[in-house]
Amino acid sequence: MEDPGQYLTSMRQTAPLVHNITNYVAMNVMANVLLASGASPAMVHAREEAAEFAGLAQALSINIGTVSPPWAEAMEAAATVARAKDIPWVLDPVAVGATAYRRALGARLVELRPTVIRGNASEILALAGEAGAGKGADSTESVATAEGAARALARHSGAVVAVTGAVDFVTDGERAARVANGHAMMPRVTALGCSLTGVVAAFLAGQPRFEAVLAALAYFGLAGERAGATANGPGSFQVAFLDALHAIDADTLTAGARIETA
Ligand SMILES: Nc1ncnc2c1ncn2[C@@H]1O[C@H](COP(=O)(O)OP(=O)(O)O)[C@@H](O)[C@H]1O
Ligand SMILES: Cc1ncsc1CCOP(=O)(O)O
Ligand SMILES: [Mg+2]
Repeated sequence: MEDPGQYLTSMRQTAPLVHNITNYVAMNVMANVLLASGASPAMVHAREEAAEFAGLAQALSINIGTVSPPWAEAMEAAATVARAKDIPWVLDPVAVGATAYRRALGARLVELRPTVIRGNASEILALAGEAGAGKGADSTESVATAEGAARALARHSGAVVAVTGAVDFVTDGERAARVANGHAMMPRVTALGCSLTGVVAAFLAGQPRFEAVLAALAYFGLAGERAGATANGPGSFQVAFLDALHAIDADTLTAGARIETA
């Protein structure tokens, strides 16, 4: 892919308002990640206002990590507005294979046609209707195992599907690519997957989605590499990761992105 840095520049110029209906664990981490990246996050989940708020945002992310029925109502209403108004929205199906409640909600949200679905391998397998219970919010499968499921889910849903892990896989059902940026410390810190979903949403505002997803994944993974080079463990990694998201510019991203056609 040519010049992924331009997608970072464009995201920062827009500084999009990203509406997040996310989980209790991720709220603070994700808001800080979005601010460090150059976007404007808002965490708004009440069913009384989520749909109206979605209509004000440049992008929406929906994450089922700590979902309960009133939140699910808010998610479905917000996604419906986003779809009607052509506002890009990203689904993060946290632990979707774990329970019947999550599987049913995940299926309903897929029918609301997310622009992008971003999950780990177990989640993408489960959402595609294949095995993939996972281990709570963590994956028990490799990304490679979920590539076929990702392609099938992309074709069924119309979404670009991103499976993340040691090497990320992205497909729109026809095209596919891998992003090799990242660091082994990333799955040792909670809510980085959720935060990545928010960053993907930010990159989607006004940009072509397949390329925007690849640029967002490379940017996030590169920040992980830079943080991992100095961190002593998961605690200092979190701080260094926010600093790296802030420090990386377009040229650094274009030079450091490891994106290959699959
Ligand atoms: N083993 C790994 N090595 C390098 N990067 C990783 C590894 N595991 C996950 N990542 C990166 O961590 C980020 C979050 O992905 P992931 O851990 O799959 O999400 P989740 O937290 O939702 O399970 C992505 O940028 C991904 O590329
Ligand atoms: C631990 C946990 N439990 C419910 S949501 C959540 C956060 C999951 O975050 P991520 O998928 O980004 O690691
Ligand atoms: Mg996750």
